[in-house]
Amino acid sequence: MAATNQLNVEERPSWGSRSVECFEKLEQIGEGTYGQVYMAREKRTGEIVALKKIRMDNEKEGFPITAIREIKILKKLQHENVIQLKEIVTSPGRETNEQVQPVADAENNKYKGSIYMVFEYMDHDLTGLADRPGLRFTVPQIKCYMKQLLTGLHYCHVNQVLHRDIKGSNLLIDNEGNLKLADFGLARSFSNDINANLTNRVITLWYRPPELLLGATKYGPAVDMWSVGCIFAELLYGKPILPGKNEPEQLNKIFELCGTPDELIWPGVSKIPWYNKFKPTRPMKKRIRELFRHFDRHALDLLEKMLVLDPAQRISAKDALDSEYFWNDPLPCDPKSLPKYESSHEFQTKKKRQQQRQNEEIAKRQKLQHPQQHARLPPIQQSGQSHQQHWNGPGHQMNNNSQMAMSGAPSHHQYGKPRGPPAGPSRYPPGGAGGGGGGYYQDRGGQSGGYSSAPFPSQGRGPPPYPGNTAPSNGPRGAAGGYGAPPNYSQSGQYNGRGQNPMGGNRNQQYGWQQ
Ligand SMILES: Nc1ncnc2c1ncn2[C@@H]1O[C@H](COP(=O)(O)OP(=O)(O)OP(=O)(O)O)[C@@H](O)[C@H]1O
Repeated sequence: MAATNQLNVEERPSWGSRSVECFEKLEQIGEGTYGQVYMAREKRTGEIVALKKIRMDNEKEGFPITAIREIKILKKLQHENVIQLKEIVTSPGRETNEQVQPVADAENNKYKGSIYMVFEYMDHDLTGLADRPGLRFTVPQIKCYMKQLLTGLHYCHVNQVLHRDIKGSNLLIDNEGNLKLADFGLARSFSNDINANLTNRVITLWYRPPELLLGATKYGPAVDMWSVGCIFAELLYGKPILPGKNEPEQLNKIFELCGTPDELIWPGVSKIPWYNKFKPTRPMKKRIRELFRHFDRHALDLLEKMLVLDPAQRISAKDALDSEYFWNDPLPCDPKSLPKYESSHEFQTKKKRQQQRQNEEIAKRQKLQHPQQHARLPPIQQSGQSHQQHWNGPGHQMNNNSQMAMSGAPSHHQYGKPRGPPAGPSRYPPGGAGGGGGGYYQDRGGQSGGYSSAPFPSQGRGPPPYPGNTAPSNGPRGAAGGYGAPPNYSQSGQYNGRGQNPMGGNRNQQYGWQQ
């Protein structure tokens, strides 16, 4: 490891030379498996940044390899849809304004200070934003986020980087409507070395593709595209579509939605290491169209191409950007036209929910202890509660009532939270980008996505990827080797698009980057 105040990151001499004391920590905004994230102010310039502390307490081998990999990859990637790593700063020792875990044995880890990555600050992550009571994404808004997600991911893939942890809390959004890919802690470069093996213990369970669940160790950009498909469906549907509790259940949920694989639809599947172990006992047919029949036709077409079992046939980010979905009315809105919200990160919304649950528990206990007193009080209406039913992943088919409940979800007004200014440019039909309200409507004119207060009952977003919420949802970080590009992925440089884009200019201008 480099000396304390000289992290060995070339090119920018200032990197690693400044102290964290140059920043004033304002509040904690994230608690990841690998460290805390703070909102902070640069004392000299007043600039607001995010400080991600690199956890050293479990490290016996010095500076964590995962952090080195994350820094290396982030330094290589410069794109408007990829989070910008600005600097690395250090702290000489134990800090007083935070709870610091005991540092590792001095024998094993001589460096007792902390190291922080300094990022541009983003107001929200997608999970935190979507969890806001009463918030409902419009179709132009969903298209706008999806387009940015795919543009950032296409850039990563062209630069031979697999993200390997695409999920809502790793998609950061600022109040200018910009979406950026973040958390490259599991990312890695891939090469064309088809003999190299990669770990399959990556990607948060709900967003993990079938090939990894079946034990594949040779894979490529298609793994990220599966996760994008899950996010896309989640945006339209209003909650995670494949919330498995463990690997076998996750695979089963996938098969119930996408059908069971065989050599016919997925050539080579029977050779994947754990295929025989997890082989479905009965054949199931693909039900994406049936279960999501109320999605827009082009949305459904695109979703089906993302949630393809065989990674070799799964759509690439580039082709997804070319799909009819992004080129038909309603068009993706301009990010700048999106509403501005008070900052919301998953960590904060979780904390608020926890607090709310604790308060409810206390109130319940008090009620039990003093039944007389409470019996005299008028009944309390619980705000923000929903009794609507929703499709609970494959196997729990949405019934007519729940469809009604979705499209007739209570409007945001019931929750007393203003939605901010209209969300799209004026060229969209009335009731659309301007905030049509309601769930996802059955006709194509329906302008709202699935996120509303309704699909998120007050108890939260369902069970964590692993029971008990203690196990990390990712596998161990780090694996050796490279990757041979799969047949569905073109590495032919930047996305060239197909001529004029609907927002004016050609697509090169719109996506604005060079390889
Ligand atoms: N640049 C940023 N601006 C604002 N918030 C951020 C930023 N980076 C991270 N966060 C917040 O901190 C959270 C955790 O960050 P990150 O995912 O990078 O950490 P992690 O330790 O790798 O987490 P995980 O265990 O989820 O993989 C994010 O979900 C986000 O809410």
